[in-house]
Amino acid sequence: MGSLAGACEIVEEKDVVRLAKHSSRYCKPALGTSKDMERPALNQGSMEYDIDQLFQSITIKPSPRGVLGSSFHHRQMSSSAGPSRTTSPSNNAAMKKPFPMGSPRVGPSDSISLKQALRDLCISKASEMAAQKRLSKSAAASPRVSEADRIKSLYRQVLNESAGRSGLPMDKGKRSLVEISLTPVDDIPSSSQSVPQRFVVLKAEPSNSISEPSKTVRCQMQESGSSLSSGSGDYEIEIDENATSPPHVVVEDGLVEIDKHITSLPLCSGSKVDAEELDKSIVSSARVESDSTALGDSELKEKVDKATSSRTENSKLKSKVPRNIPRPKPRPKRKILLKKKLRIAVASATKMVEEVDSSLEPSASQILCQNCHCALKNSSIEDHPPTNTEKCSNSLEANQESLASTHLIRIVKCNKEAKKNSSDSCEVSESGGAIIVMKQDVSPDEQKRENPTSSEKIEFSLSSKDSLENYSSSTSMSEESNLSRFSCGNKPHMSMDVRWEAIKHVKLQHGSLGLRHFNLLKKLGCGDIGTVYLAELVGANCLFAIKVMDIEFLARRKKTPRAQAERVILKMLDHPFLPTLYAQFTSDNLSCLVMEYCPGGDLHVLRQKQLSRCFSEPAARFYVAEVLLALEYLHMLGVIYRDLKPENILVREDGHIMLTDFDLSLTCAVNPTLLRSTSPPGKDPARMSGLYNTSNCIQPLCIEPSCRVVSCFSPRLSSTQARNPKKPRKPKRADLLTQQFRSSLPQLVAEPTEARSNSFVGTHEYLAPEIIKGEGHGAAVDWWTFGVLLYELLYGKTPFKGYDNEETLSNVVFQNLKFPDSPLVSLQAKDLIRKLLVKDPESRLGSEKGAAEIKRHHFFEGLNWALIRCATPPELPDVYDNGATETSPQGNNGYLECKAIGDHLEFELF
Ligand SMILES: Nc1ncnc2c1ncn2[C@@H]1O[C@H](COP(=O)(O)OP(=O)(O)OP(=O)(O)O)[C@@H](O)[C@H]1O
Repeated sequence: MGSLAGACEIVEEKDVVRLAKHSSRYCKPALGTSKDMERPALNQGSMEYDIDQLFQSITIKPSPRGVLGSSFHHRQMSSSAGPSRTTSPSNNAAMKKPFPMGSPRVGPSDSISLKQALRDLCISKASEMAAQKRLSKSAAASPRVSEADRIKSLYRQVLNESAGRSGLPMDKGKRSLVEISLTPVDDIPSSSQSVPQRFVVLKAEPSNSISEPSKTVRCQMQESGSSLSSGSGDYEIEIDENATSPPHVVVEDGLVEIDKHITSLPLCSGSKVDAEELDKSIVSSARVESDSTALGDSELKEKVDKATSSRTENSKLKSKVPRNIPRPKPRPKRKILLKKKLRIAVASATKMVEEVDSSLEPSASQILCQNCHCALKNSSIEDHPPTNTEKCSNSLEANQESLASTHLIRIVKCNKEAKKNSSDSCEVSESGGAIIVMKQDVSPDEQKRENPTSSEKIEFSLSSKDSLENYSSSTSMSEESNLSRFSCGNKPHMSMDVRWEAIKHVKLQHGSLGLRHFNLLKKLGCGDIGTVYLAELVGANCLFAIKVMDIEFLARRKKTPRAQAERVILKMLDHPFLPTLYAQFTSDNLSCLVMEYCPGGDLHVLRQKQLSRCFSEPAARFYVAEVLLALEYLHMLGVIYRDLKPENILVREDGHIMLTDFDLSLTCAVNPTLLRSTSPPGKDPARMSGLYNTSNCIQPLCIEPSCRVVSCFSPRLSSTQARNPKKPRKPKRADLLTQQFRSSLPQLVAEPTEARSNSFVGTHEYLAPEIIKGEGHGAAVDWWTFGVLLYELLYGKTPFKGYDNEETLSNVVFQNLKFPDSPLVSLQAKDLIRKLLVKDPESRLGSEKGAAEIKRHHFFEGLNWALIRCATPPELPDVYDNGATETSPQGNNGYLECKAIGDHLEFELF
């Protein structure tokens, strides 16, 4: 019924049951077919008489909806009211329909049928009225208003009367099923399929029949905007209503939770107000429903009526108190996530308005696609449509933009179908100099599949943003503050990892986690401050790398601060190319860090395995690109790594890298700054000084308004170029324009470009000249080591290596950079190395604008940074062998011998 246009129903299931029970008090005996029998005399003044009169007076009115609507309602009414109300042959079929209450034939004098008919009629009329209102766009002008009011009041009378007669109070507990639909539910604006229909759904349902019914309120509303398609002035809050989704507004024991999935954000100047109003409106809707739990039926109806009338004329209201079926409560976790959505989205909306209003300069901005991690990136808000290119974006790019919260924060939800159908997946429109990101339509089935993931992804992006904001604004990093901010569980990108669950399970089971819960399978290596073991969590098929440090030993050797620094940094990290710290505990004077295990060895070992002991250029490019992203992330967190070398780059099971070993890292302040471009368009020094001046960091399709799956590595060199690498490619006009446009944008720098340290740390061959000279160093040392790394991966040796360490240091400071003749390395690679291995840190690539400068270098042309973690790595590590069968130093059981004396554990550490 509800699915048909104009069809509405009012059903009070409890009332129905109650009336059925007490039907003997109202029902006449079985009815004949004569007119008299059909219309028995009623006592004037009785309720039945009143109703009957009303009934008649209403039904003779022609329906304003025309023949179809009229006949439909007549049919509906007739089928409810019984054969006597129907004389037209066309209604015969309806007459034969069984009455839903189980009574095959119920005459018009029967109070039940009268009520039923009246209900149908009321709803029909009310529905018509609402439809009429919607059509005329003028509630006040509708001639049906008074009629509807009359119907409503009569209906209330009927309810009160029947309640009074039945002797049953109409308390809220009893009223369990009311469904009022004042508008058709399938009234979708024709203007745009993707724009959800505007209506408000209020649902009140008892959580169970015994306890105080909790109310579930769903709202879906959209403030009417005159220009939906343009997006200007529109504000849309959409709440999904598919059955599998949890309620969006939940009023439970006084707690009101609202899920408002804002799919498009207001960008005009009035939008802030709109956002707030809408927010209030939804909250008040929830309150209406919440309050109504304490009200009687009539009051509830009045509230609902009020809510209806207070909506915009395009709003629709549907109040349902479904049959007394307890519904499963929504999962609390999801509620929380959904609430997050609201908070952020509204905040974003507000922020955007404020910022766009005061928009000084357009800036590069980024949108994170929550489902497929597409990073939507636009560079010019005003002149260029927003674009998306970067799928599965690493959080860096997004975070970089998030840090620049003086600009835009945009969150868009795309589904994974973006891969297939990019144009439909994300709708991005533009208005008021900023970007509106609208959601795509996701079918309920897809939502079923996508929701958990998207929830997770939303949580990921938000958490990531929070973390970065915290760190970007803080300039000192005490361990306590870091510990409180970053718990091991707060690693959204790894939150689906089963290892978390396994660790959590052990902690729950045993109260704490210790070395006794692990089988140590193999010693992976020994460092300056500890030994790393491959370990298996007992009872779980999970492998970890556990770094075990002897606390006394560290104290004796004055290495405790290094261990602490590493622990603090590890706790902060949540990045695909950096280790995840699952747990940390102290077990019998041993400090243990439980980390992600990388079975692929390190890049040093991997390089040795290569023919000619060096990597091919594409392979080297892949590895250094991932390293660059990891370094960029670390810098944003205020961590200068300082110990980059192939030995510290581990290879994961999937062939991607993991930068490890942070005991030499320096934590420092980060003051994000927005650098305005000083160079004229097209004269960006980061690129113009190179051989080629085309943009290579972000492809032009970044500014295309759709989610698109692109290869992480588009061919950097054409076949002719590959044959003749010395011949530079002629830049295309589009490339030049993009590059000019980019260079005119202000640039956010969120890296510690000003930090200085005088420590002498690192590995000789990788030490930067400023460290050797003791002049004080900052983040630029990481770009020096990055250059040395690239050199070593390509040439199989480091550039300044001498016969001994002393000569090496001397070479670093004084020797000019030279490239061997073989292997053949591209000019782009050499150019990048040359710019990185500039002795003066101030002039070094990356020293001014951080990783972004390096990412733009032509060496990385065609590389989609956000997709790199989805790219196929140059090679996968050998089939996993956990080494448990190795002999030394394991015992017979394949595990390392750990002597357990009570709680005391003894095993070989160094
Ligand atoms: N998560 C891991 N997965 C696999 N192997 C690891 C992991 N972490 C460390 N290793 C290996 O363990 C060895 C010791 O690592 P660790 O980080 O303690 O010391 P290091 O890097 O050799 O030196 P130092 O700490 O003195 O700088 C390294 O050779 C490394 O390859």
